[in-house]
Amino acid sequence: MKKVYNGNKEEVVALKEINLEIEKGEIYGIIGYSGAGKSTLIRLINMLEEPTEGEIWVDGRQMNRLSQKELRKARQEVGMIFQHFNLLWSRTVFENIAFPLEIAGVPKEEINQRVNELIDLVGLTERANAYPSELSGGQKQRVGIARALANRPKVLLSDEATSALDPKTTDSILELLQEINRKMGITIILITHEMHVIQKICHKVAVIDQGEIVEEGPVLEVFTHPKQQITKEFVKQVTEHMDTEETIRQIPLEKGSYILKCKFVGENANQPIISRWVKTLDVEANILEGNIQYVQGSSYGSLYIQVKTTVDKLNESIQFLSNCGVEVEVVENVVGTK
Ligand SMILES: Nc1ncnc2c1ncn2[C@@H]1O[C@H](COP(=O)(O)OP(=O)(O)OP(=O)(O)O)[C@@H](O)[C@H]1O
Repeated sequence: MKKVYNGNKEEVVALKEINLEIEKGEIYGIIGYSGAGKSTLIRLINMLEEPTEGEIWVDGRQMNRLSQKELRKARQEVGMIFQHFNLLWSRTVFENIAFPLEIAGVPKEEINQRVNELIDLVGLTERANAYPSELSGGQKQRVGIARALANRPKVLLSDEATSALDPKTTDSILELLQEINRKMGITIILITHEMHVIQKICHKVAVIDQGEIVEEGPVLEVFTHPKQQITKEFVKQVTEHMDTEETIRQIPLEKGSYILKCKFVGENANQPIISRWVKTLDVEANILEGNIQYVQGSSYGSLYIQVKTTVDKLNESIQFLSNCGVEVEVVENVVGTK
């Protein structure tokens, strides 16, 4: 599909040729920088924006072919949460969550029961009668989530829902979304500019740049083998401090010393490969920096190791480590050898 806005002076092509398929039950993340087209894309899914060309299908229904009445019904199956929560300030927590049910004409008794269930689900049992102004950011987003789930949607859209929250609160909201996905099987589509969000809960990720999806795949695959430059930049947000490699390149090395960058994925991140290598080839290794990350139940990490050895043994080492499934790279040293 395609989306062109008719701005004041000229047309803005917000989305060029987007072709995206999201499986039922997935948590699907779309990441991109500001202006890439993320909000436009997510707003097209529930028809808050209309596509200029193409089709949008949700649960077997072509959304951009529905009458107004059909669309109102279809929208109940697509809940949405927002960066700034969009709560009604004059209504309590309970009344905010009840609002979409009132609009849908649900009987009062049923509303009471459903709202209380949702309040418990999002952990706000004690705050049912509070007003939004009396809540923290995280609590406000919990209200937003409960309200989005009121009509038992099949899909939940999240528009930068954690971007206004501090890191700890972000994590608790992400954990809640994950729990909702697991318990209720709801498909979650989220947009973000933070790789941490993708890493923590998404099964799949698409990278959007200037109105195009430039890379897509299972999160572990994209994290361990990013192809596009922009994807590499996003992955770096979480895998290493931007300046780690730069700093390591500056370390003055003695003659016969090398720095190896070793990348581990999955099983081999949990194996004592380095100690086996050191024992087997009798090399002296000095670990400079290392990190390990967990993505979708799998681990991966990188280690920077300094070794002092001969060229032959260096090659044997690279062979040994590669045979163990470790990707090895000799880090170029900018300072040179002493
Ligand atoms: N209503 C509109 N009218 C005209 N142009 C628009 C409109 N909404 C968005 N755009 C333009 O479309 C492009 C994509 O915007 P969009 O808001 O989808 O990006 P985004 O990735 O969500 O960015 P951000 O994170 O900053 O919100 C931008 O160039 C933006 O200026």
